[in-house]
Amino acid sequence: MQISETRYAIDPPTAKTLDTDGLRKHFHVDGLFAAGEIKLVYSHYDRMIVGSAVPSGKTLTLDHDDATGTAGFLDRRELGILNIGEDADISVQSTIYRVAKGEVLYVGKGAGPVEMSGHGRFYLLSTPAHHAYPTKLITLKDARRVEMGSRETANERVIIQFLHPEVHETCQLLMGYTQFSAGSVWNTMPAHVHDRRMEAYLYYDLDADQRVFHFMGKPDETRHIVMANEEAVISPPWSIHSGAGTGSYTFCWAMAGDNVDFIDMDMVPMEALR
Ligand SMILES: O=C(O)C(=O)C[C@H](O)C(=O)CO
Ligand SMILES: [Zn+2]
Repeated sequence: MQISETRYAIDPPTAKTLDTDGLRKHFHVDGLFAAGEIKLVYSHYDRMIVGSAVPSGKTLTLDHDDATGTAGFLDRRELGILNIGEDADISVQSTIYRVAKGEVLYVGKGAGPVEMSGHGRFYLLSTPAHHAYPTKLITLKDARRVEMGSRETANERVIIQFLHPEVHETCQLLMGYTQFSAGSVWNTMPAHVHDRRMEAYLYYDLDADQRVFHFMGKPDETRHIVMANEEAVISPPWSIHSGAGTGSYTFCWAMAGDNVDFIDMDMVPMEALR
């Protein structure tokens, strides 16, 4: 079964008026990774689709969704798939890719149906595309690693970039994940915004009884959303996107918009945060 849901773009003055339920309704994505299902959430921020597929030993095919208005899902889109479960197979254009936990399969525009099988837990990210870049399995060895932060500020981490111009060219999808050194719990602090690109986070590998406090909003009007394991959050282009965990976790970040320049960000000075 494939379930689609649409999230409209909310402007900063409206976001400021939202209570906990309102913030969660617009930005928080739960219910992903249901066994035997493909789930898709269509965001109007840069038309990014955030979703999941859990074949549970069977095969799930991503081929069409009414939300895109095209016959085939990938007719005018590209797709990044991160496996956060067991090693599993994905078949595209008669090629079977064995995707291990922590690897990313990029599927280019026009590649046709995507068949996912086995016991993988696939996190799906898709954005509109103008060019057919090749489908490619990107392993940890191929990915680019950027070390950030320090133990003293509880944010020592490595940003592992999979869909990045220096690793594999895409139309607009930038994607990877961030892992922490033991004891470090803060991501993306000091905070930043990038009005040219929206971003989505998936928090995972978080114990069931732990939470990440995810911060969003304009820097001078911040709000928080409490995140459990395998939940995603949509970050509008005008919003900070930072979090602190009560336990250890990993998070997948993905961006889309006007450029694919990872380091193009406007840093927010601590004194500007409210
Ligand atoms: O740990 C971090 O810091 C990040 O991973 C930051 C995100 O990748 C990001 O916000 C990129 O714009
Ligand atoms: Zn960012």
